[in-house]
Amino acid sequence: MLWTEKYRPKNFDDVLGNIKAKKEILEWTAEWKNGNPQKCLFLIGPPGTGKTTFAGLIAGEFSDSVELNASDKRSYDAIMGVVGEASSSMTLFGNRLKLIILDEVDGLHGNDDRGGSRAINKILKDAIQPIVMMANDPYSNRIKSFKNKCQVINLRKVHTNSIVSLLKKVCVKEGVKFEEHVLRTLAKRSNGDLRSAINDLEIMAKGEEKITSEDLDLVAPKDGRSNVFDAVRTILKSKTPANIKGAMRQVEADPSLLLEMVTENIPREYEKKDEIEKAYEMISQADIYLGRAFSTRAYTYWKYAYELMSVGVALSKDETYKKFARYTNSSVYTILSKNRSKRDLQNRVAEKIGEKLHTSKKVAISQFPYFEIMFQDDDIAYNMMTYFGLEDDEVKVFRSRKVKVPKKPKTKKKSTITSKSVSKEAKSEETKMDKETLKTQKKVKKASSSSASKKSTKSSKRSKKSDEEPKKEENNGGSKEKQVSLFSFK
Ligand SMILES: Nc1ncnc2c1ncn2[C@@H]1O[C@H](COP(=O)(O)OP(=O)(O)OP(=O)(O)O)[C@@H](O)[C@H]1O
Repeated sequence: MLWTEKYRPKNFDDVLGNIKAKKEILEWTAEWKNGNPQKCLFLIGPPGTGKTTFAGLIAGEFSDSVELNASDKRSYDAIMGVVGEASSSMTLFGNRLKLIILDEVDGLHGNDDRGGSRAINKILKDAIQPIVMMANDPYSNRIKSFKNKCQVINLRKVHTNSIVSLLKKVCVKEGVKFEEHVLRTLAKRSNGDLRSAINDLEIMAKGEEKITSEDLDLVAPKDGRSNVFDAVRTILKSKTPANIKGAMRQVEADPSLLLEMVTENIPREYEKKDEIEKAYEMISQADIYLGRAFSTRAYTYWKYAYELMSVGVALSKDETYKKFARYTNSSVYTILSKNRSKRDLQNRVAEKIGEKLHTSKKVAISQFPYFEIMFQDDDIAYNMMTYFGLEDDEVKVFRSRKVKVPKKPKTKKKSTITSKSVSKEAKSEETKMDKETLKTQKKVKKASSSSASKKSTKSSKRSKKSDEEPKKEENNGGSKEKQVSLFSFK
């Protein structure tokens, strides 16, 4: 068994740090157990701070639990299938409470999780069972719609001293000797992530009686290495070149990304105009050297670029600011990734349309302008959405508005065609036709009588005959028409 599992807290007292959060969680659990339903408990915090641990301990307080993890498929149907029913119904026997656990809800994405957010929102609305959700990123757009339906608990990184004391306890239990400063270095490097601290300790202690500072090389410096934000923060917060160079050694990001991120965040940290100006001067110099490195492949230029974008920018400020500044990702990279997700969406829609219309994706995409026009009409849009099996967000390819579900037509008396109504209608039609026939007969008679006075009786007879023939035809034609109209009406 991994040490992280072996030393996972077995009760609430064992959980380190986050004292206020622990108290709120205990109160929430007690309320449910006393028969007072509560909003969903939403635990948000960085990895390894105890979200899963808390969820497990809460589950122990209820008679049953259902869990859905990031590794499970979390489409609308999958979520509704696994937790939809469980969350909105009571057990037949004794109304026992069943805890629903939804992990990493900020990680819902892609085809496999299509409709996942919609399902969670529905569950949060209808649930009568306790729910605990977890997420790492408090700023994720994916969790925005959940937050106001939940009791949000922010878990903070665990303090270095608490981590050191836990690592000591583990060493004692595992019979491993240690030097305190080594454990402290491990704890600091973990940056509040207890899982990574315990994992590192396990790697270092494998087959050893004692862990020393030499063993520290066995474990790579933690996330600081890949976390560009940490490097950017050090550059903008510090004025000590040694610290900044240390942070730069740990970061493994592409220099262009680092340059973009420093550029983006300078005005979020620096307050004076002239220091912002100096910092951007350094950035433009760094950019020139970076460009040269790429174009000439003389990568020694990178060194200059790195120095300018880190120490150069750091020393541009007059003083260090003690404030909380929310740093942002590079907008250029964000736009690029947004475009990529837009393209992915278009391809998905084209695939669905192509499948139904038996065309390639390319042909389907070429038809998009026509679809855009057709999708302007609510009813057509709804029908097409159903026919092609498009999700709400996929419709955005053709229109920005949501497609309204058409209202059912008001239940008028069904226009069933009874034999009574048909005969009534037919009668009125017949009388109309009869009147018209009479009129034409009268006209014909008039015409024939006038012609009789002018022509001879023989010729008048002939003419009468020839006049009467079309009249008969007219009559037949009229009744035929009547039959057709009746038939089509039926
Ligand atoms: N507050 C804590 N007190 C004691 N041990 C902890 C605490 N937080 C984490 N741990 C240790 O770290 C391990 C991982 O913690 P846990 O799975 O709860 O983290 P998490 O916040 O859910 O992380 P992730 O978001 O990556 O799933 C646990 O098995 C436990 O050993």
